[in-house]
Amino acid sequence: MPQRPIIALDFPNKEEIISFLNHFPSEESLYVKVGMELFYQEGPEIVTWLKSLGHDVFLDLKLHDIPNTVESAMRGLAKLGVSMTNVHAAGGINMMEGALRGLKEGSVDGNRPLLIAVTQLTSTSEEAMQHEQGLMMTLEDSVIHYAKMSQIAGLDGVVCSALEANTIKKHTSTDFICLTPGIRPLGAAVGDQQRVVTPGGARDLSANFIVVGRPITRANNPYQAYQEIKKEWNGEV
Ligand SMILES: O=C(O)c1cc(=O)[nH]c(=O)n1[C@@H]1O[C@H](COP(=O)(O)O)[C@@H](O)[C@H]1O
Repeated sequence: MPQRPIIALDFPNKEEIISFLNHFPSEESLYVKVGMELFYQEGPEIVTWLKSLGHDVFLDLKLHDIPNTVESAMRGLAKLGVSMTNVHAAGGINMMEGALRGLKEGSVDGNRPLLIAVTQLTSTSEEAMQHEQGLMMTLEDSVIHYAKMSQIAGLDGVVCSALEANTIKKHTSTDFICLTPGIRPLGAAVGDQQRVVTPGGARDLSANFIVVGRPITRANNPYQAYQEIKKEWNGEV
């Protein structure tokens, strides 16, 4: 079964999602990401609706708050039946453990979503991390540190750049999930991303999932862009 790139549905409303999805054959089941832009405008119903169309959903709300608040929020979000969701590892081990507890308690059929933690955002460079977060270490060391914390908290994996996936697996375990945004086919506009990798590069670097937004959503032919990225990700070109 070929692996599906996760499409970041970074649109402001349902109407724009409908016209975007019209580019795809209706019978094709996609793995989509609902992030802050869409969720804050359309609410939880957008997730239920996407699932009713046969799509899998990664709910990317990057929770980061005190443990009790995150646990309670996750208990509610678990009811949406998404495949995967996330928190910021910077929230700490207690917060991540709370998130996991909330998800387990809230899941309707005992089938909880995968839970992963953002290490350093792919839009962060080492220089910005050092100056703005005051962390006097390499970006890779910070990412490894957050990955180990996430593993201690019992999470399924992390969000990172594919550049760090191999090292993370060495320091955690080979089955620890590395979900990697910041994916750019050769020649694509990089935009605000810093640590970018091609779909084929992510595969070679042992990423488990790739998340792709603008290279698909802003393409003249989104379905063609999706298929090309999917082929490269699956090593078919
Ligand atoms: O958690 C995420 O999904 C995420 C983490 C991260 O470190 N970097 C990152 O880009 N993302 C998300 O991945 C998507 C990337 O979109 P594009 O840059 O348009 O491909 C966006 O929806 C981001 O919110």
